[in-house]
Amino acid sequence: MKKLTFALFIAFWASAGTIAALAALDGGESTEAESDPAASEATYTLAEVAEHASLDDCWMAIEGVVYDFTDYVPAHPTPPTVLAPWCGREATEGMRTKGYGRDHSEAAWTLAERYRIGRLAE
Ligand code: HEM
Repeated sequence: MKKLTFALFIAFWASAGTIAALAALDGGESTEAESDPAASEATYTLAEVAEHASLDDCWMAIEGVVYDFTDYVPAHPTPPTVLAPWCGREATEGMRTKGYGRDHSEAAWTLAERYRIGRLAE
């Protein structure tokens, strides 16, 4: 009887230990992802951004964030030639001035977030 009690004792703690270890592993992963989403975001150099410098493949770096605006280009409310010079470049000036000294609206900045693909490498 003592042997059985001892075996049950070991079995209980072995499974409790396994469950605790699995919970710790699980929790570890999700808190990392939730507390620091930037850690998993891609980074690109300006040289990489520069490889996408045409209207049918148009990336821009704006205030440290990299965007792929290829799908947005045809929807922009100007002829595409207005965007063309900024594809493949650091385009903060274009976004902040529209080429004539006026910042884009809040709505435009919010829209841009949809096209975010990563951050500019430091
Ligand atoms: C970086 C180069 C860009 C330049 C030079 C530029 C320039 C312009 C110009 C000239 C206008 C029309 C005139 C006006 O509304 O004041 C305009 C309007 C607009 N653009 Fe751009 N644009 C650029 C990038 C973008 C991007 C990346 C987005 C969004 C993804 C965007 C969204 C809009 C929107 C929504 C409008 C309507 C007016 C507003 O909300 O401010 N533009 N842009």
